Amino acid sequence: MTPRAVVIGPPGAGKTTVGELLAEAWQLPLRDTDVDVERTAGRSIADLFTTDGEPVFRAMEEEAVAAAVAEHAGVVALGGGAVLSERTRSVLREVPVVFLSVGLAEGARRTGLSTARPLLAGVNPRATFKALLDARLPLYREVATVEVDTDHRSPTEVVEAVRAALTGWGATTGSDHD
Ligand SMILES: Nc1ncnc2c1ncn2[C@@H]1O[C@H](COP(=O)(O)OP(=O)(O)OP(=O)(O)O)[C@@H](O)[C@H]1O
Ligand SMILES: O=C(O)C1=C[C@@H](O)[C@@H](O)[C@H](O)C1
Ligand SMILES: [Mg+2]
Repeated sequence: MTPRAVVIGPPGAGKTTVGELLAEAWQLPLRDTDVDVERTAGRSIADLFTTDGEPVFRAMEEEAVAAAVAEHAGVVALGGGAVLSERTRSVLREVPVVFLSVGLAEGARRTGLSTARPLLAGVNPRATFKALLDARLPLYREVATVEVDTDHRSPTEVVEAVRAALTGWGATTGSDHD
C-alpha cells in the first residue's frame, strides 16, 4: 500500500486544506502526519515544542511519515518541516510527491492569524518565514514529483492544478487512474 499522493510545502501552503479536497475528489482517506504525531504524543505540537523541544518532535515526525508512507493508500499531508529529515526525503523518493509552493507575502498572510505554529510564534514571524523558505526550498524541490504554485489560486483551483500535473506524471507511470 502506497499513498496516491504525499503533499509537502511550507506552513500555510495549504497541505491540510488541499490534502482534504484532493482526498475527497479521489474518494480516498486523508492522513495528516501532524495529527498522527499529536495523537501519539497525546499533546499538541505547540506543547511538544515547548516541553520536549524540536528534536523530539522531529524524531516523532520522522517515524510518523515513514509509517504513513508505508501504510496509507490515500493522501498524506506532511508537516511543513518534515523534509528537513534525510530519512524522510529518502522515503519520499518512492512515492508521488506534490510540492505546494507559496510566496513570502501570501504565506505570511495565511499563517499570520494563527498562534498554533510554534516556529512562527517569535517576534518577527515574517523574517522567520523568509529564512524557512530560503532553507527549505531546495529540499522541497529535491523530493517533488510535481510543484504547484498556490499564491493566486483558491484551494479548489490548487486541487485542479495538482490533478492536471499528476495526470501528466501518471501517463508515464500509470499511478493516476482518473
Ligand atoms: N489556496 C489558498 N488560498 C487561500 N487561502 C488558503 C489556501 N490554501 C490554504 N489557505 C488557508 O491558509 C491557512 C493555512 O492552510 P493549511 O492549514 O491548509 O496549511 P498547511 O500547509 O497545512 O500548514 P501547516 O504546515 O502549518 O500544517 C488556512 O486558513 C487555509 O484556509
Ligand atoms: O514548518 C514546520 O517546521 C512545522 C510545520 C507544522 O506543520 C508542524 O509540523 C510544526 O509546527 C512544524
Ligand atoms: Mg497542515
